[in-house]
Amino acid sequence: MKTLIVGVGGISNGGKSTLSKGLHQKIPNCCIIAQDSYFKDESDIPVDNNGFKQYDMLDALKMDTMMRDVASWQRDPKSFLRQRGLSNTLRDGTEVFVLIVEGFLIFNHRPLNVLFEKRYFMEIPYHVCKIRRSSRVYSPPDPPGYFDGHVWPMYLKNRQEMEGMVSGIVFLDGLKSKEELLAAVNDDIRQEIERLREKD
Ligand SMILES: Nc1ncnc2c1ncn2[C@@H]1O[C@H](COP(=O)(O)OP(=O)(O)OP(=O)(O)O)[C@@H](O)[C@H]1O
Ligand SMILES: NC(=O)c1ccc[n+]([C@@H]2O[C@H](CO)[C@@H](O)[C@H]2O)c1
Repeated sequence: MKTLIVGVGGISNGGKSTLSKGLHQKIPNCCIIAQDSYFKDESDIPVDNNGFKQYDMLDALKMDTMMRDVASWQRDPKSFLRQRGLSNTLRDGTEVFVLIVEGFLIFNHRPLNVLFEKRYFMEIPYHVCKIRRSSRVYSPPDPPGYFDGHVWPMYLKNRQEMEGMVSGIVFLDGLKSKEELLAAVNDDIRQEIERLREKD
């Protein structure tokens, strides 16, 4: 059985979930693991001097649990899909099983980063990010000043750390239309799937 693990990383509100869901619809034998599902409980998130909860760092995430889920997919992708109610996406034949790992800090966690055969990183400028984020409601909701006081400075810090440790990232312009982004990444992944299929 052949497998392919793709990372869709990037800035908050860059369009990672939108792109990942679009890919999931187009690619057979595919499923998504989203990093946002692994945040620790609010009571376990430290607070800084300004009262801001420190959500935008790896320590806020249950990365061991996330890694266990990825390992479970690696052991048996077919039953992983079945367990998630995705049997309808299974296709017979010499298929390649594809895992999309989506999240804002997926490349900063070394044990996860080494698993990716393809890495995409969605970028949008500061102002666009601030506007898109202001229309979202997280749980807990962003308090006033959170974007400038926590989210953006942590993005810059995490991104710098990532660039120092990871190579081979394909940067995507999140200002492009959803359709254009999906078409480009889908083509790229299809080529990778074909390459894997032809390999024996
Ligand atoms: N290419 C695009 N052009 C314009 N708006 C977009 C595009 N992609 C996504 N959006 C919009 O931006 C917002 C954030 O998108 P999405 O939830 O996919 O981002 P995300 O990177 O997964 O965010 P987060 O990690 O913060 O949850 C949504 O309102 C979505 O509709
Ligand atoms: N999902 C959550 O529990 C949660 C809670 C508070 C804030 N966030 C934000 O999610 C973004 C990543 O997608 C980060 O920028 C967090 O601030 C998530």
